[in-house]
Amino acid sequence: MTLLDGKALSDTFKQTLTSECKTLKEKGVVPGLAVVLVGSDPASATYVGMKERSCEAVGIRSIMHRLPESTAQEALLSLIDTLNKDPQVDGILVQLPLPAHLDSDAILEAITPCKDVDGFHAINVGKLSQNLEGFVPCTPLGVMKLLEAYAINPKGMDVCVIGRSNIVGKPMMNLLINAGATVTVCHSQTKDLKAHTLRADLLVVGVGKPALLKADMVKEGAIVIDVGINRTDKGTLVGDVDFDAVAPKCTFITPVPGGVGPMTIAMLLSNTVHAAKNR
Ligand SMILES: NC(=O)C1=CN([C@@H]2O[C@H](COP(=O)(O)OP(=O)(O)OC[C@H]3O[C@@H](n4cnc5c(N)ncnc54)[C@H](OP(=O)(O)O)[C@@H]3O)[C@@H](O)[C@H]2O)C=CC1
Ligand SMILES: Nc1nc(=O)c2c([nH]1)NC[C@@H]1CN(c3ccc(C(=O)N[C@@H](CCC(=O)O)C(=O)O)cc3)C=[N+]21
Repeated sequence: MTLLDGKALSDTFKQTLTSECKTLKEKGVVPGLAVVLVGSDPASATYVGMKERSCEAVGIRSIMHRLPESTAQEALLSLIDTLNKDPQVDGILVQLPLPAHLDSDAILEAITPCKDVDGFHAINVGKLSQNLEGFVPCTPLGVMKLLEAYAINPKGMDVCVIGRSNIVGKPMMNLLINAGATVTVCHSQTKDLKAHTLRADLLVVGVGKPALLKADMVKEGAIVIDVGINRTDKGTLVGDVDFDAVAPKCTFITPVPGGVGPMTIAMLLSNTVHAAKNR
């Protein structure tokens, strides 16, 4: 069993991005990422803080917008309009989830596709589904880079993705289909999850339920990617995979923390630098 070390790989990506930012700076370009946080959800505040620090470390200017929980739809749309027009801003990230009174879909569609470094705009979603170039959501993109770094080619593999969200499961499905895998996508309405997981050469789990994937659901020799992030009562982080029981059956598996999470941030930085190069 080999651990897929997302922390180490993300550091490698950050090193490359640091030198790319240096080159851009010589040309007078400092990549800028605007991060919009509405409300005071503690998990979101932590992630946003991590994104801010990572930007700084590689030479991206992070422009934070912390808005109160009570922010109105129109006020947020107007901020996005300003950021869309700001030449110093290459990427715009609106931290999810937004408070329930806001219409997330309308807000994400208001971001100009060329600054949509999360890859959530319908234009970028459509491009990914057609295997055309565009911004790809950071988490699934990070998974692809992690596989690539360990010479794991999904072509021809039977893959099972658990979760069908716009941020994880669906873009993951598209990337894997584009890479030549045969993909089954499972979700809360799936009748017999185990029947699907047991056939998979590669499993990607993004649900948000600790120990959802158990050892008897995994084929011997499978590759397991755990996207889940769950905080336990003790304050530790666990994924969606019953790691200690599943890992011995795997050829490769990601840890949580230190797997997919750090890759997500590295891909956000990478998408932002890419956007700056396209200025
Ligand atoms: N590592 C990282 O960088 C990131 C990690 N995450 C983590 O990934 C997890 C998923 O996030 P996200 O996609 O945003 O979450 P969502 O809640 O949007 O989606 C969860 C998905 O899991 C499915 N699901 C729920 N229960 C079951 C079940 N018992 N069996 C099978 N499928 C089930 C849901 O099905 P249905 O559609 O039918 O409701 C849904 O498709 C979370 O733990 C989140 O914290 C998220 C983003 C980045
Ligand atoms: N617009 C938007 N884009 C996102 O990409 C987005 C979002 N909203 N909302 C929330 C989710 C979640 N997410 C994570 C990013 C990094 C880690 C990460 O770095 N995790 C570390 C541990 C961090 C810790 O210790 O808390 C790890 O797994 O090793 C996790 C989760 C991005 N998301």
